[in-house]
Amino acid sequence: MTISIWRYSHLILAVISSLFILIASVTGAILAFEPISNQLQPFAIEDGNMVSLAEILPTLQQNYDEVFTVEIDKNNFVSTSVITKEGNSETFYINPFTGEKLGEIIKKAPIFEFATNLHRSLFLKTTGRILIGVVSFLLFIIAITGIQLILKRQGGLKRFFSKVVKENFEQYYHVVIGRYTLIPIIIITLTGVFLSLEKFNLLPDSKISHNYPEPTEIDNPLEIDNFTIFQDIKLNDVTSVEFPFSDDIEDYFIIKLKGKELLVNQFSGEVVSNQNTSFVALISNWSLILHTGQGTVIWSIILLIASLAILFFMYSGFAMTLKRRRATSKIKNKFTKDNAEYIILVGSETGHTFNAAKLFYNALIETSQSAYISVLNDYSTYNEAKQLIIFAATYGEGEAPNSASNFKQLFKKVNPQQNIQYAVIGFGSFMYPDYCKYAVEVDLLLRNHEKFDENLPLFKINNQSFEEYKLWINQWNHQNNLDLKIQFKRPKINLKNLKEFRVVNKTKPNIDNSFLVQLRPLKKSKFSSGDLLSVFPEVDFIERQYSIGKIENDILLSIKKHEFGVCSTYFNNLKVNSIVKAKVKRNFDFHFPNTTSEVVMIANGTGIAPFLGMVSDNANKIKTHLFWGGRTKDSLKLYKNIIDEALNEQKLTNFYTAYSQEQKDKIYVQDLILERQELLSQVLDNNGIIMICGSIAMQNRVLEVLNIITTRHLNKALSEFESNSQLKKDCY
Ligand SMILES: Cc1cc2nc3c(=O)[nH]c(=O)nc-3n(C[C@H](O)[C@H](O)[C@H](O)COP(=O)(O)O)c2cc1C
Repeated sequence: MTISIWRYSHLILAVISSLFILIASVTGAILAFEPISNQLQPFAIEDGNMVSLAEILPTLQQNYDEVFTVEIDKNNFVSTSVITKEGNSETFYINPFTGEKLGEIIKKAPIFEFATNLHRSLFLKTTGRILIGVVSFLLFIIAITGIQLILKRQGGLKRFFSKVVKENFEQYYHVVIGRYTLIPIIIITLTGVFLSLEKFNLLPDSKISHNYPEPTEIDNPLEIDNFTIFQDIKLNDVTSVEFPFSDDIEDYFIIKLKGKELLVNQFSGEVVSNQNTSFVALISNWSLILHTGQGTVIWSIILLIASLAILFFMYSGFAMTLKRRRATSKIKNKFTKDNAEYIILVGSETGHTFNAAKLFYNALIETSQSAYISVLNDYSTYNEAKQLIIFAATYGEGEAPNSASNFKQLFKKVNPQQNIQYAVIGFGSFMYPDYCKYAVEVDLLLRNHEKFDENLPLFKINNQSFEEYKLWINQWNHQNNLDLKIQFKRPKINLKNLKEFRVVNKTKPNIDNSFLVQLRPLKKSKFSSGDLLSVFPEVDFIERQYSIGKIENDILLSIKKHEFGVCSTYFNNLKVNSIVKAKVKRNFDFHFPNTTSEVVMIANGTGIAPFLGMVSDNANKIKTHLFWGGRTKDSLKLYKNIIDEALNEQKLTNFYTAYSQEQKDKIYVQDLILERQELLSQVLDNNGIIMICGSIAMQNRVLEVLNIITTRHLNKALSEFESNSQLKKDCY
């Protein structure tokens, strides 16, 4: 079944039952406190459940005029119904050792009374009970479809608990919290359904019927403390004891145990009937415990968390749907499909790809081009089209996203009237084994069609990377002699939150135009190598981020100066003692793994900066190999001192370099890795970590090579190591 069917069933059921689920989970959360507050009452006596019936029953008979029942509840509180010596009929908690009264039976607090009625029947009696039963069942189905969605999203059961790609707050926590709470929610809903069925007598009868033997007169009656059966039974196993109604031989002690019921002759102590509790009654008892949390504080807390989680799912689920709707809502096209030159078709499931395509559409319109945007499912003929640009995400296990589900069939049917140039841009994630598979398939369809000519080769974008998208826009501009400017909303920043740093050192740009800047925080500031320094240049206040290398307590940045680069020019113009305002963003996913056996670091160009900090700080001397790609030997001079020092102090084990311009055949960092494939596979096999920092293009090449290595040597796709958090990336 495709992912959208699961998503729609999940959503529709949630919408239908939302109000009732809201009531049930709010009252459920309140009711979870009842067993907790009961457990806090002082009526459980230590080791009281080890008292035998032969001890407690005679004690009670001595203390009171008449005893009717003894009950042991789920909290292990022992209560009795008696007529006191003063002639009053009373029920109260007792000390099982002495039979003394401990206190009155706990009365349900009005808040719990109210919440119980609302929870069980919405104050609508039978109708309400039926509604709640049905909603409980719907919530059960929602939880099952939710599990199915997580399985699809994560790529199977094995990866159920592996890292979740964070698209936004609501999506991330919907999945993360869902993974831990769906099992308790399934238990709550199933037991809820069971209790409803029981209430409406829809289950097989679970009452026990005893075979009463013919009574025979007993010549020498025994005292009850001498009954062997009473000596053997401890309160721990007992639910209740009913005393004989009268002195008649036909009236027996009725002893309800966990799992069976006994009739005991009141004069001889003989067990005259012994019947097991029915399976339905057992399930019913467990359902009550699991649904209400009676008698266990830990389970009550789990129920409370699950009820609160349901409330969060309602909020985050609807927020996600709204965001998705907003992103995929169709644009009001300025041109029709038949009078536009640029046709943009989108395959998107959750809207990110649509957003990227809209920016491209807006940029075309800005530059007075005639453009038309729609979804791949609307594919048709286009009278004036010169170019078709397809933005395609991949879903499920390498499948088409929702808005492209019919594209392949349509593509077979529609006959384009003229030759059209095409470019496909795939949106996907390295977390999935079938990276951008749907875009690859679409690209192949177009390539094999005589009416379509390639304008740009297929371009893949990992995790909606904005930097990669900008790279593609540049390529597209170059190829088509246009200068589209993608307009991003200016982020709202509070400049007051920025911290001040003093420039303590700055090198001149080297032959590659790269330079180092060393910054010292004016006030105490917490950061580690691999964190990011966010800078907001005054020209546009758009955030730029640099990977931090921490050397002693300073920040080391390696920056490449670009001719028109706003931020790199700003940094290059800084003098020693200038003040820089910026913000440190913690990037815990890219910190040096201090507890691992071996680390491989891969970088090109200025991506080496965080690794310089990490190797200088490698106090435990964890085996560390650094692969670095630069243009020439001269490029290395900038970093050489730090590298040599780390090698001398054995904080860096090996340093491998690849220079692209030193020899006739270009050598890149991915070539070095392929040469050392045994080392790489052995590090991964021994649970070591690979870290990559540098350009996206380098990252993509390196990941391809790593995938070849893991498949060849370890028989596993690279994605398995990525979901195992053995691959850390910070590329731009
Ligand atoms: C359930 C699920 C399954 C996915 N499957 C794949 C996949 O097989 N291959 C891939 O490259 N990306 C996969 N992705 C990643 C998406 O393609 C990627 O996040 C994309 O940017 C989402 O674009 P959209 O918001 O327009 O749908 C998957 C994402 C999710 C949530």
